[in-house]
Amino acid sequence: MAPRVLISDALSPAAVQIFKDRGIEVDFQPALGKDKDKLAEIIGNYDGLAIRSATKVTPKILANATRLKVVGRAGIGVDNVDIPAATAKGVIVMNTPFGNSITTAEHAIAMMFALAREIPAADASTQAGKWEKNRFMGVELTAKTLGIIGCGNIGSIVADRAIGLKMKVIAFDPFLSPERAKDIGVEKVELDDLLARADVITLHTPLTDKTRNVLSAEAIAKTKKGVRIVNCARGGLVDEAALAQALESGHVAGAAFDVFITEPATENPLFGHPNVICTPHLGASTTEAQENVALQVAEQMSDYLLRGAISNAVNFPSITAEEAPKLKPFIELAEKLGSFAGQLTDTDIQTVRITYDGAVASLKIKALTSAAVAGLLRPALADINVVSAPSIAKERGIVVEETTREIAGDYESLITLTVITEKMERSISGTVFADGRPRIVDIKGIKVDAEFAPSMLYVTNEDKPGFVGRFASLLGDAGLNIATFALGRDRQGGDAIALVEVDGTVPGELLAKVQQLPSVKQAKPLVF
Ligand SMILES: NC(=O)C1=CN([C@@H]2O[C@H](COP(=O)(O)OP(=O)(O)OC[C@H]3O[C@@H](n4cnc5c(N)ncnc54)[C@H](O)[C@@H]3O)[C@@H](O)[C@H]2O)C=CC1
Ligand SMILES: O=C(O)CCC(=O)C(=O)O
Repeated sequence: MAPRVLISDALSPAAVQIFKDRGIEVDFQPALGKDKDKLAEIIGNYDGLAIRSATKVTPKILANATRLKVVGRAGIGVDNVDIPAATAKGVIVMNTPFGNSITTAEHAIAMMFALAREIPAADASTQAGKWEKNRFMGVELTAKTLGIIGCGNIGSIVADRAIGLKMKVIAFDPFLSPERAKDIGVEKVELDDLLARADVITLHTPLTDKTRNVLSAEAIAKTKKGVRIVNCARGGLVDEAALAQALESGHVAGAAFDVFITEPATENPLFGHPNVICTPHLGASTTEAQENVALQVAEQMSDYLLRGAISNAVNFPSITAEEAPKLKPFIELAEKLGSFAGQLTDTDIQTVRITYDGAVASLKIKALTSAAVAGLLRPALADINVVSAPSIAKERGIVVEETTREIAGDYESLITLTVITEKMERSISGTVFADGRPRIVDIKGIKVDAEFAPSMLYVTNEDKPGFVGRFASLLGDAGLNIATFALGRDRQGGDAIALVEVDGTVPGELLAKVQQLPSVKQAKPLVF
């Protein structure tokens, strides 16, 4: 069945065509994002949801999203998506980090010019027939200092344009390296220094716990008198009420805002002030940017739904379309090794250690580890998947350790999963043969050679004569056919393992009889 995607915001129709061309069924309902009840009602019919900023992907929406695999944000900020809830549900969330950056940077520059020359007010006055030539006295930007808070993609484009305007650019961004600052021609400064020196301040950070109110009342008080403030990033970075007061007192000369604490903003402390310019979150609204992000999100979502390739996911490592087929058999192996260990583990898992030897060590092991952890925890949590597994393991206090060794041993690639609980430590290793099928090659240090079959019986016993005959007779008497039989032992007369593929489920009475056989230590049915 073809995957189905819902577009619930006003994306460029270019996205619809991409989905169709890729063989994906698509419903384009650009106003649906505003109707959360209707969205909750129908979301269960879709594998993918493509959005801009109007749709809010809340835990309630996700609870109904029974087949949803991916949310694609045609844009940068994903603050309208509950990422932890999506991750817990195993839904990939991807954005398009560059498609609208130039456009948004241009909007910030436009806002800066509009403030410097009071263009909106001058326009309104002129068109009202007033010709108030003496009322509008602007300021020149050349040689002025622009303070950029957040110098990432958009911030550095703003810096580039401002340098072109002959402004002096200073930036506060704890993650901006001195080398990068030098490369892009900005002076890296501390926040207080920026506040004290900037003639214009522009914000370009995401909204996080650290950036919320970065321009608080206290910070605004430290700014230069006559400063102008531009916010084309996110509402909440600036304390709007404090800014309104600073405008009122004349300390701040002007503010240009594209984003607001509450959106859609129908009322706001900044509205109505003569030196304030507002736009309704138009930063990304150009034909070019909207085409870019729509095409990119549709391609990315299609790649994931059709080929398992992941790019620009905010809650999972990237996997290219070339990597996806190489990873696939190892994802299956990792998940099955995890499942094997999970089905044998009854007590609380403290640590999972996963070792990647040989060629597999150079693949995207984060994805493999997530698959192993998903398999391990699935016996306890049916809904877990590779996306949700790391966060669920973390929530449960399970330590996940990874080791890679690129030098191959007996096998070209080997994955070893070790589970440590309060009572025991158990390892199991597997590989993928040339046929692409995962194999178990070692259990607790005992060599075996078995495929993962839908129904298996795992027995550990003392290596004593007569066990195999008695065991096989019990299965035969119960009418359970043995499909394959793998045996292994650590030494003659030591610990032995039997891993048996059977045709059908293992009945409880049979299991009890196997458990009672002399020399049997443990017998457990396994399903894959
Ligand atoms: N108005 C609009 O329509 C649009 C708004 N945006 C907003 O712009 C924001 C920035 O976008 P990009 O530049 O693409 O993101 P980015 O991730 O490339 O850059 C963000 C920068 O903020 C910095 N940063 C993080 N925490 C900080 C802190 N506590 N103090 C100072 N700097 C900090 C980061 O180090 C990074 O360099 C987005 O998060 C989004 O919210 C993006 C597109 C359109
Ligand atoms: O889609 C839009 O218009 C908003 C863009 C935006 O805020 C973003 O990409 O973060």
